[in-house]
Amino acid sequence: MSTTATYVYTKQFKLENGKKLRKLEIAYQTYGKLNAKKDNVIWVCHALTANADVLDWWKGLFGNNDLFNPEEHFIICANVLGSNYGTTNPLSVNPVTGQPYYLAFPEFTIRDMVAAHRLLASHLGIQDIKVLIGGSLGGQQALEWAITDNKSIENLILVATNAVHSPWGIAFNESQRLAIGTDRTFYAQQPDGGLKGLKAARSIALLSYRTYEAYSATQLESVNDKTGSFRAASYQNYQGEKLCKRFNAYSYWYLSKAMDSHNVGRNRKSIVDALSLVKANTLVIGIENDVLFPLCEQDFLAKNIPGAALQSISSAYGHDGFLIETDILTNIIGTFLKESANKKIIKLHKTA
Ligand SMILES: CC(=O)SCCNC(=O)CCNC(=O)[C@H](O)C(C)(C)COP(=O)(O)OP(=O)(O)OC[C@H]1O[C@@H](n2cnc3c(N)ncnc32)[C@H](O)[C@@H]1OP(=O)(O)O
Ligand SMILES: N[C@@H](CCO)C(=O)O
Repeated sequence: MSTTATYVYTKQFKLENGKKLRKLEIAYQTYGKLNAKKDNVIWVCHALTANADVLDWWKGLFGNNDLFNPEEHFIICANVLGSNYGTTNPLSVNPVTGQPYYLAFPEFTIRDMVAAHRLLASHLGIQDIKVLIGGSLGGQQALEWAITDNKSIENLILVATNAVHSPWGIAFNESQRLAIGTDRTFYAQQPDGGLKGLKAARSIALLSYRTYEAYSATQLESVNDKTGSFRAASYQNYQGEKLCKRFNAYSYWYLSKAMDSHNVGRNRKSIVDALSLVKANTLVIGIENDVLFPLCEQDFLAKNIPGAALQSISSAYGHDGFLIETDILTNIIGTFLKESANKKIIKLHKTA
């Protein structure tokens, strides 16, 4: 059973920076049913350009015959604040002006995304989450959630993510925003504004999501006499255009800024102290040749989240491996959850 719905929060939604959205809509999908004990919730936080349909973009890990299946679990995934798959975003109509926000949309943070999703969880009557999982920007949300609300999450799975967005990651995002900003149509504030810039931004981003090896494996020329029209060039164009068909430059701009804002230590004692607040059984997964979220970042998470386990995987795809290497993820996460369930049984026996 799958449900697609939108939750409308009619009160003002106050952002971390003090600005307010008069109305907030959150598009979400659920799969399966909440069981009688209410202990089968799997909540997925999605990455930069995905959406609430996790059975579509994370198939192999989520699906009828996969580790996270609707037969056994109640799976929930909500579209993040600012994204254009149904949740309030820069192309939404500002109730104050009656016009789309575009660049008048307020900046927001990962914490704001989490606050929105916690409102949805409360609306759905979800008190306990068996597994909270996310990769990349999704992992940043999952981590913030587990720090902010550290009593209701049993297992936390953080994939290819970090505690604070790095100078390197911010530099990539800024380069992408520079590309968008060179497209003058971005400032015309129309639904297709900035699409040429967005195409260039996606092309830049791909260089951080993939690897030298991946390009050599998939884009190598089969002939030696070429001086132009290279496959790799065509691939960059294709990928840029592909994103433009399903996204908009304004959402991309704001979401990348939210990613830059990620810092679990902000207005808290310190990053290390914030990580020490996590109470969930935590599994951190890193990808060995991820150039955007390198292994040292997951190592740091695992060292500072109490009791966290660390696993690294190898993927020719680099960072995007978190979306592609679903067999390996199934194996690692499946084993972790079995161990976690066994520990819970032992603990219950001890306290009985
Ligand atoms: C409503 C929706 O659209 S749902 C989409 C939701 N969004 C997401 O899931 C975001 C997360 N997903 C992703 O980032 C990506 O989809 C990934 C990482 C999982 C996989 O990336 P992909 O782009 O699908 O794979 P890959 O890099 O191998 O590229 C394959 C595509 O490039 C094309 N391609 C490959 N080489 C070339 C080339 N030299 N020139 C032109 N095109 C090329 C292929 O034909 C293929 O096209 P297709 O996507 O139309 O089938
Ligand atoms: N490929 C991912 C971004 C990397 O986290 C996406 O488009 O959402």
